Amino acid sequence: MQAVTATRFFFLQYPKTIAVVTLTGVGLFGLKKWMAGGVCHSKARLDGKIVLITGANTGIGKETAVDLARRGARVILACRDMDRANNAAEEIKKKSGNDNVVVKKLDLASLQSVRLFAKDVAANEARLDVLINNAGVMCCPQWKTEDGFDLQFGVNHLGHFLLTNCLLDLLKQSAPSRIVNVSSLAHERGQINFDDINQEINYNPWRSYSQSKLANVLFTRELAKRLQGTGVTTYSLHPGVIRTELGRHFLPTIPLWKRVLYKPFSFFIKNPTEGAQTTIYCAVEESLQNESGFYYSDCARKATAPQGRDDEAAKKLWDLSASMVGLTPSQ
Ligand SMILES: NC(=O)c1ccc[n+]([C@@H]2O[C@H](COP(=O)([O-])OP(=O)(O)OC[C@H]3O[C@@H](n4cnc5c(N)ncnc54)[C@H](O)[C@@H]3O)[C@@H](O)[C@H]2O)c1
Repeated sequence: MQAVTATRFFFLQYPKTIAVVTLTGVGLFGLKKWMAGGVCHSKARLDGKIVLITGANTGIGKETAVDLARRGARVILACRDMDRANNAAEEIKKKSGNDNVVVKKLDLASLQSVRLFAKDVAANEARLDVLINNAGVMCCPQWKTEDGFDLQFGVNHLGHFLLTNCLLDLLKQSAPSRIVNVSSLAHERGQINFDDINQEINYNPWRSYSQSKLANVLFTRELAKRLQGTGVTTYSLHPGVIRTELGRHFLPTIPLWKRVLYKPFSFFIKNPTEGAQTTIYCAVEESLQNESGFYYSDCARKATAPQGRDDEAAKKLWDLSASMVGLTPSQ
């Protein structure tokens, strides 16, 4: 009784304060919801289908795996760190109620590892319905892959380029099937530096990341052309800005005062479940079945930056990538 009286007194005494606090709260949550972007509403089931996700032990990849496992798919987690991947597989099984989740070793920074992995999948899996090229590294120091390529270009683009090419026969046999390449809005700042593809001169971690993400967009476009009539369709996407481990190389370089200053804004950053929505949309949405080669964000088709629509660059990148990974350019 006393509490009711006190509340009534408070409301009568400070009506403006209460109105301002309520409106601010509603506004902030509305803004957060809007920033969270689209949601994949498709109810498509994937029983009997096989999905392969690279870098699925953390972040967007793990949340994508949970969703696709819930839809009934056999989910292959293609990961570098087997301990973390096995733990992730247990978590995905528990959350999805689907035990058909398996882990296979893949290091995209090694062409040999990619070839061995693809050989294993092609030999032991009956089909492949969705390939999700999700793994990525952002803004690392000037590191190289096992084969001497710029690490960001090597992992984010070349490793996935080789993996996809090695799995194309299986994807074609399983058609209609899909290839989903997780790119980024960062592609808008990207240029393919054909004269210095490995960023040997004046290395800049952001330039290298943006180049690799533009490569994802151009690869998707060129692949769609080459796969016309096969029933295999391709998609690239920006997942949003999401709280994951992707910033592990970049965040420590930001001064502490800036990190403290930006902290309140992290409220508006997507969580990994929200960040996985556009990937899931590209993987399962029925209405996309006849679209191929396009770019998506917030569960809707979006225009890429002009350099993402450069067909000549896409073809040139394909030929260069093929020669770097040891495929013939026409392959
Ligand atoms: N987080 C964001 O805000 C954001 C924004 C735009 C695009 N993306 C893209 O989303 C994708 C997923 O990133 P995330 O945010 O979930 O980050 P994350 O760091 O949580 O996940 C990346 C995954 O890639 C794996 N990986 C890295 N190098 C690998 C290698 N050599 N071989 C095999 N796997 C390797 C990691 O182990 C990890 O599982 C990336 O392609 C990233 O570029 C993320």
